[in-house]
Amino acid sequence: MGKPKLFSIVSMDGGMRHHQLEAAACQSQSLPPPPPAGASSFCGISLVAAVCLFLVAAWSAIYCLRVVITSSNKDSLLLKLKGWISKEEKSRRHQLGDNARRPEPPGRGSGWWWSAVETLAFVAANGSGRGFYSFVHARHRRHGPPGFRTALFGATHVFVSSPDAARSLLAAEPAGFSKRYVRTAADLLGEHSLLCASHAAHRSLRRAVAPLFSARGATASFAAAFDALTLRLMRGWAASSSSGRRGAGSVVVLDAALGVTFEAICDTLVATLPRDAKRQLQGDVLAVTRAMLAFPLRLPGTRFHAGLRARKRIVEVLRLEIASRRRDGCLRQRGDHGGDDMDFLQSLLLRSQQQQQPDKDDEALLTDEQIIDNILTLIIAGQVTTATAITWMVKYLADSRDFQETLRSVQLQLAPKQDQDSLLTLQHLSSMELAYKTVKESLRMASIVSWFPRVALEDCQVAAATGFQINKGWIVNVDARSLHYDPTIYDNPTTFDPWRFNGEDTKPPYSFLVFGAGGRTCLGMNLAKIMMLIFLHRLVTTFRWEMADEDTSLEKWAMFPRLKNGCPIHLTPI
Ligand code: HEM
Repeated sequence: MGKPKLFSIVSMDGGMRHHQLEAAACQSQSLPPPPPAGASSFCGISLVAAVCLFLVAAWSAIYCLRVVITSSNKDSLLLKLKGWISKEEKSRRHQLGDNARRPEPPGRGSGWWWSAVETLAFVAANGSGRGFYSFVHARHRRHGPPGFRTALFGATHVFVSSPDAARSLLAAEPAGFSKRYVRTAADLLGEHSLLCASHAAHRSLRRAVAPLFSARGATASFAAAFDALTLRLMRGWAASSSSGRRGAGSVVVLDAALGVTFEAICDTLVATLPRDAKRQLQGDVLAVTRAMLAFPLRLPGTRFHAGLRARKRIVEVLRLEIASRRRDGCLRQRGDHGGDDMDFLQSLLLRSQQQQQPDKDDEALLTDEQIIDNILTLIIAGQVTTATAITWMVKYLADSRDFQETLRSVQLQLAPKQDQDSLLTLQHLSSMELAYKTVKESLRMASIVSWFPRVALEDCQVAAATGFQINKGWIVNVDARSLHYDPTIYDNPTTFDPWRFNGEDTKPPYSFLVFGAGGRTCLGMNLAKIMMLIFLHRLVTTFRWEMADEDTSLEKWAMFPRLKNGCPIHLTPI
């Protein structure tokens, strides 16, 4: 497709990354300016005028910078500037005729001052401890379902929260919309990342990568590997809680979950990295993740710069690994046998090598650059999301002690304590119905990816029956969190109740969007569910726990909503 790159994607967490990036940009630009020389000699009015002028100039500068940063090419840049002047929009409306149009979403979506006000409110929400979603929630309450419109960082954003609207935006590659991304995400993850590729490139990338996730053998070995890591972790916890040391028996769940998910995902993707290289990679992945939220300044000492350098090191490690596999003939040897014990890197290299043969269809052939970008993407997309989800699950169960007890007795019957040394299999996991409902309910409540941004490629409508008129260039966000908390879909939505998933699923399609839907559905959802189930089973059959700190404020500027304190718990071995 020859469409401008701007009109393709953000990441799976892109909405948030994007907003937070921009919010971070805004925050760092709006630090109070130093007082001008001789300010004291100004009369009050001219001081106010000067401050106003400064704010106007600063805002315009931020706006222009944002246009440049988020535009992937010349066309999109021009389009944004045109949209700003809004002449194009007016003439388009005239041509279409008002009768053909549906109502526009309630709320105001343009005007630089309005954009400034809303952006500041968004920034404030991000830095408040209530989390960035509180910005959306407040407007959702003001305007009611099925959505509203606002202006952020100079762009019109629409948030929609009906299953109907979600279907029209997420169903396999809907006409008129594309996933949205910011250029800085491509700088950090690579332009070939699944999260940043254009429509057409995305299709062939996904075709190459998706089979790795559906091979049953690969899933089974992933489950066994993750279980072994979790067992080791919890034995360590058990040992320190029984040693009676001061502070023993308390752990920070988020830290532990980040460690164990990184190890498991990394081993599945590139199994052969030496321990030191893996440790270095973990630090570098963290630096890239943190850079996603930073102002994109390429100056030494900035977070963004550190992220870019970390990316360079990651690319180098993976390049060396690929070269060494080619040099040592590993591809040839393993290629003869195939098999499920291959890591993802090996499978991708092998497939590319086989497809270079003349009789093979080379559409799904991946270059080394594409492989490297997507290995990095998978680690980043998989680690923080899953660790955050595990953390919320543990918190919800700490707050629901009765349900924790019920689940414990069910899990102990399924896999008795004396069998704790043998690793869990996929059969074990598929028999854990109540634990699975607990995972689902935790994902609903946590709504880790709160909304999914799409950009309108042309004037169109969302949800033809009840929906809104959308203009070209608007960013339309599927507000998954709001759907997950809709009382007309989920009874008592703020109550943690895994039993709600009992029996036949009577919920409307597109009302449970924890992993997205359609052509961009989460590729790692089965791995994520496996990790959550195993962590839950091992924890609930080894310990009772309660929160060690009741502070429920959220981490500021986090990529996903999560507890500021990382969820510290007190453990009691059972
Ligand atoms: C609980 C954990 C996870 C959650 C809540 C989650 C959520 C999501 C969501 C909502 C999307 C779609 C976003 C959109 O449509 O804009 C997505 C996409 C994606 N996820 Fe996940 N995810 C999780 C774990 C993982 C894991 C473990 C991996 C891989 C190891 C992974 C890899 C991906 C990739 C590659 C995409 C992009 C797919 C594409 O654009 O084709 N995710 N995820």
